[in-house]
Amino acid sequence: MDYDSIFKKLTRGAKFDRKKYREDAENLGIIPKKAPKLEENIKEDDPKKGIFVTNMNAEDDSTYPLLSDFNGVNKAIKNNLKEVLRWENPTRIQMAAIPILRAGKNCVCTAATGSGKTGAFMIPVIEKLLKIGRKNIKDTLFTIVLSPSRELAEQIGGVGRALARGLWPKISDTSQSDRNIQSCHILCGTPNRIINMLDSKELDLSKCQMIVLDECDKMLEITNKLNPDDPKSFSAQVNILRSQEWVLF
Ligand SMILES: Nc1ncnc2c1ncn2[C@@H]1O[C@H](COP(=O)(O)OP(=O)(O)OP(=O)(O)O)[C@@H](O)[C@H]1O
Repeated sequence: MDYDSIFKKLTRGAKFDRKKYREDAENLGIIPKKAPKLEENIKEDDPKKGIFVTNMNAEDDSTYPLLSDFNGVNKAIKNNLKEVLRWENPTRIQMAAIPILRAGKNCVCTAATGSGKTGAFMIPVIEKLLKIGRKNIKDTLFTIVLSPSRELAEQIGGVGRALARGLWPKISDTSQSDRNIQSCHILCGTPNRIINMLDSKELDLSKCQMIVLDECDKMLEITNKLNPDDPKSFSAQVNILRSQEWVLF
């Protein structure tokens, strides 16, 4: 699958209705029609039954068991979950999305506001960094998280820093100093700010392994800032991310 064209489709002004997200995503060709679903694993009476998580890798029809608790999470992160954030158990979206992200699959996930989506992608991304190791990662930017507003980017950065407290991975957002931004491993920001930083060569995405689009339905409303036909656009510049991991929330 050509992920650059997925991104172009996403940014071409198609609007998603959250309720029929899967249907829209299938009709747009963003996810394959026979992509495995996980919704069936969610009990009918579960208040979060509106969640939808799918692995976009059509050739892979393995099912990923739900994460039942935080016991299998990296010990240091687990400690921060308990001591810093005071999260005792994963939410449904975390249960469903973490195993798929751990397996390095591209995925599309939706869940209600306040259902814990930030942790659903931040926990496995930090785990991945710890697994690869500081020596191999050095100071390269590993993941970018795009969100529709600056406030949201700061909030996501804050959750990331809480999860990684006392650990080496550096999580920054575009409200932080240039020095912090340029040496971080996970950067959260709005598309506009990231495009400006790419234009002024303040940011290098050449080693970036993963792109997370948070609130991607809202991101579609800012398509004018993401014109894929403009050679300076973000979409044009992320061509280098073509074969990397994509996670849409
Ligand atoms: N596993 C968990 N246990 C307890 N609280 C959690 C857990 N995961 C997230 N939370 C808390 O739930 C709240 C909502 O989380 P978060 O902002 O990630 O949700 P969201 O789905 O991204 O919401 P939004 O759509 O508004 O961005 C936060 O206060 C967060 O600290």
